[in-house]
Amino acid sequence: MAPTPNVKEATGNQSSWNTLLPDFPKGPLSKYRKKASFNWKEMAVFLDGEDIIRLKNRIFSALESDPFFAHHPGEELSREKYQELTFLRCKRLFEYDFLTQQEIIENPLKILNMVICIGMYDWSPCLQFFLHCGVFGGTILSASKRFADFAKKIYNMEIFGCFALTELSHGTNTKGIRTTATFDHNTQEFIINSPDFEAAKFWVGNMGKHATHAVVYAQLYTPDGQCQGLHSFIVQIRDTKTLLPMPGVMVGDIGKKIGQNGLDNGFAMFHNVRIPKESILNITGDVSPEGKYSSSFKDVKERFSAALGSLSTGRILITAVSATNLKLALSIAIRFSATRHQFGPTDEEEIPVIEYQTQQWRLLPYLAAAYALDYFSKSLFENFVEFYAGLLTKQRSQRQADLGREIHALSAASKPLSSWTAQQAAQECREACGGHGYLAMNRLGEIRNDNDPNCTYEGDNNVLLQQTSNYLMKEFFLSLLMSLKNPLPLPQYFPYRWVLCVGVGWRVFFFRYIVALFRLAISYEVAKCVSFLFKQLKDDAVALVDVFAPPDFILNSPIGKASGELYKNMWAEILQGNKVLNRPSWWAEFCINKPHLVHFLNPKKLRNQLCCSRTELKTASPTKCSRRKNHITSVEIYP
Ligand SMILES: CCCCCCC/C=C/C(=O)SCCNC(=O)CCNC(=O)[C@H](O)C(C)(C)COP(=O)(O)OP(=O)(O)OC[C@H]1O[C@@H](n2cnc3c(N)ncnc32)[C@H](O)[C@@H]1OP(=O)(O)O
Ligand SMILES: Cc1cc2nc3c(=O)[nH]c(=O)nc-3n(C[C@H](O)[C@H](O)[C@H](O)COP(=O)(O)OP(=O)(O)OC[C@H]3O[C@@H](n4cnc5c(N)ncnc54)[C@H](O)[C@@H]3O)c2cc1C
Repeated sequence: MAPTPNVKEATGNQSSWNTLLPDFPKGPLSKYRKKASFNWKEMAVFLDGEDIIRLKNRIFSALESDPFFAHHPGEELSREKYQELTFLRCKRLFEYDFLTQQEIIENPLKILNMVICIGMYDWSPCLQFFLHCGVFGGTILSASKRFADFAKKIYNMEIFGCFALTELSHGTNTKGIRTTATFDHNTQEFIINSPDFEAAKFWVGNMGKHATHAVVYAQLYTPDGQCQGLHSFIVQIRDTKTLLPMPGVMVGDIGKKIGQNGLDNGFAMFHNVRIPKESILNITGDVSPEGKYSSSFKDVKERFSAALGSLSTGRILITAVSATNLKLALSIAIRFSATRHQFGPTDEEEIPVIEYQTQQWRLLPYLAAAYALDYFSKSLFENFVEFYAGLLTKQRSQRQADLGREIHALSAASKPLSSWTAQQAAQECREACGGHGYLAMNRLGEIRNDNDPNCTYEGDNNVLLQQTSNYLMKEFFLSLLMSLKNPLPLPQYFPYRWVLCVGVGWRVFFFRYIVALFRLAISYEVAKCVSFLFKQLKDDAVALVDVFAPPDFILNSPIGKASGELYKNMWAEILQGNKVLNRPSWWAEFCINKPHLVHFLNPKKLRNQLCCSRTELKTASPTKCSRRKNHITSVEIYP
């Protein structure tokens, strides 16, 4: 867990804060900013430190001053155009080169903050960049020194990568992956093959249009016909000079998604594609020139676990990515709620909707969750950095193994918690902004749609949670065995529900669950305390959001702007819309070419018919009545 910094040391002085974090414009939000019980700048510096804030400022101002990142209000980009613009923006990110290797080594949290800053602008270029450098590049470079020469090609975009594990018919169940890699010892090559279209690699980010290389997961077969399990290989899928598919590769784009449409998710089928023997990412095992398989992992399960180890990286990042979406949605909804006046003690005096308890109950718990998840995701990332350093230095200690399993268990729970919380919060924030929350320009729909796949990719949330409960069960029984051997108090820290699933044999725990239910009975008192708490917190809400809200350009939501000029900001954006005041181009279809009416609905006649039919219906037989009713529908009401 990240050490808690000393406040004074961590926050410097007032003048340094003001240079780093300029004041917000005066306006309707000033009232709440004055009520805050703390200094938002001091909090921001305490949480992030001056170094990270400088990095954030550098990234935000670079994007804001770059025409490639200009917003086009009211313009509807086609998916093809959005994909092109996303790629050009991704290329610019390489040219900016925001972080040096030295900076990353000194403070690895800078990588996480860079991903977050770019993602706050738009997740499509951010994910495209990270999938190539982080997921594709990270998997290859952590495999073995054999691929060191790939580093230059990855970071200067000589090649562009993707990570292809999922297939059309299998995603969560990685053991069900059916792409094969058969070793041909005569030619010292692996033959990559998709047995049928259901085994096509699918959903792969960057594969749809741009990727030239893929990390492909396949079942490895040695010449003796033995399947050695899931292994990963580097496969070139497109020509780096023409972007045309390589021989034996069929590759394409899977089509429009609910969100993240700047990203090109693709599919690929391999028809006996031959790759050099050295293309295997020999993380878990390798094949000798004679075709003999060897692995440093004796246990098949351990080998499988190591093969999937890189997935924890994505899950830890998605924990932070989802927390970022939570912060974006709250920045908009809290600022809106502090400036939107509806009803009040008198007709003349309306009050901000944040003053209503219901609005507080809907938003403030998520504001608390945003701080909790932000802190947790950063401390989990720091634990992961320690584990990853061990991976790079080929650590084989028990601590390294335990750390890997624990990070898997933690990330398999933190990704579901964070992504589901953000998804629910995005919807709540959309509704908390009323109709204006449903206007696309205010971005809550985009935030909700772009956060949505965080609940699915890198492992479906529901299934991943089973991984965590498996881990807890194993640890529980291990610690139980320990406690039976040397009588220590039973672990008190397991959530009841997980222990319950062990079965009725553990009646003592079941009883304690009943006690927990009695606790519900006292929750009413707690609810009253919470309402009192919210009454305090609502005056800090705007300042708490000021701590993590990005600049207006990045937030890109008129109702979420720092000025709080809700209506002016919206009106200005609406009037910038494309042809917003023009009559429709098809006006003649309305004014001149009237529809040629075959039937005319005469409301008076209809009323008479219906009234009379209603009387008849009361007396008529069922068959006559239905015929009568149908008759009316088809003939009576038209002349
Ligand atoms: C900036 C953000 C970037 C986001 C990028 C988004 C782009 C998206 C990319 C993708 O989606 S890539 C594809 C992702 N796909 C998955 O994540 C697949 C999910 N499925 C799995 O991970 C596994 O199939 C499973 C469900 C975890 C395993 O299921 P199964 O029941 O078959 O095996 P088990 O017996 O449970 O596990 C065996 C053994 O292995 C251990 N283990 C499993 N996964 C990991 C891991 N990632 N790290 C470490 N260890 C792992 C597991 O704990 C078992 O070990 P023991 O408990 O028996 O010791
Ligand atoms: C936007 C996006 C980008 C992606 N990018 C990539 C990428 O770059 N590379 C890549 O390889 N993949 C990628 N994926 C694929 C992603 O990894 C898979 O979608 C994910 O692993 C879930 O697998 P699935 O879609 O096959 O769902 P399934 O596993 O088929 O799950 C479907 C449903 O069945 C349920 N279910 C499945 N198994 C169980 C079980 N044992 N117990 C209870 N319920 C179960 C799940 O909870 C879920 O509700 C991406 C997906 C998306 C949406």
